[in-house]
Amino acid sequence: MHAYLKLDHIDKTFTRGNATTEVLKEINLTIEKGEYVSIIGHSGCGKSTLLNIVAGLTGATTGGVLLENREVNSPGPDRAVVFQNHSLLPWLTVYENVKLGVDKVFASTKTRAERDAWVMHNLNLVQMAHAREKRPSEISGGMKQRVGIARALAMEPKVLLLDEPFGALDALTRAHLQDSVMALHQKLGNTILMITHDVDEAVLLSDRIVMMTNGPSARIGEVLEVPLTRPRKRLELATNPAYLKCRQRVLEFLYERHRFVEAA
Ligand SMILES: Nc1ncnc2c1ncn2[C@@H]1O[C@H](COP(=O)(O)OP(=O)(O)OP(=O)(O)O)[C@@H](O)[C@H]1O
Repeated sequence: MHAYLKLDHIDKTFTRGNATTEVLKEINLTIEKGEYVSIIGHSGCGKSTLLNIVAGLTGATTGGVLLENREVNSPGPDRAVVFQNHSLLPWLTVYENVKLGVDKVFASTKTRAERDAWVMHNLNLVQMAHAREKRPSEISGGMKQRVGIARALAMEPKVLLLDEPFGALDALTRAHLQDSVMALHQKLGNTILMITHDVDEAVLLSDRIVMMTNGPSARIGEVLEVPLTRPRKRLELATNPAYLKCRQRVLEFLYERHRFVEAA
């Protein structure tokens, strides 16, 4: 397989005083260009830590991350992150929030007019152009996440990192936003690494689901291919045997691991 993004023998240990906790152990994962990969696992197993290592926000204790064969050591616009709780600047408008990233990345390659058009193009992609003059406090949670996604996409990242991007939303808004992200992935062909707790979300959106064992020393327990063609329609999938089989497999994995920990 062509390794676009490679997580190579990653271990992560946190030390506080005399106490050391090994959070991640021997994480190996290869992601192809254009793939949508989800990471699922119980709370506290180290999913966010792993995403932060890929983002360059935290260093691995051993091993590392390669993007197009180059080692990742710090945050960069080639790996844009969308967090669960939007991280828009409250004093800037929707337009200005997206513009900030665009100005940084394209300062020398796009003219002012091109940058303006690019901001609007990305706001249009997430259907938020109408709210360009609004501030974050004036729009809903789902809208804020849309703007966060526009801001990330506008940087033209090689990899889009989604840390439970729909986690704080109500079920309907969540479904709408999942559909939007699926449509964007279809249209733009982004490489996406997403953390989720939600089994249905993982199956609906992903090409592969990475299932993590419980921490400490969490590992990749299993990787499941989702053999569903795209575009995917949530209503049709509800009765699709391949969908139900994947869902069952992930539930079994999480349930068995969960029981294992309780018994230990
Ligand atoms: N900076 C840190 N210092 C010490 N321990 C940390 C630090 N960051 C995370 N941890 C520990 O690492 C473990 C994994 O945390 P992490 O947030 O990555 O898990 P998670 O799977 O994303 O959890 P959740 O699903 O609840 O968000 C936890 O036990 C946490 O307490």
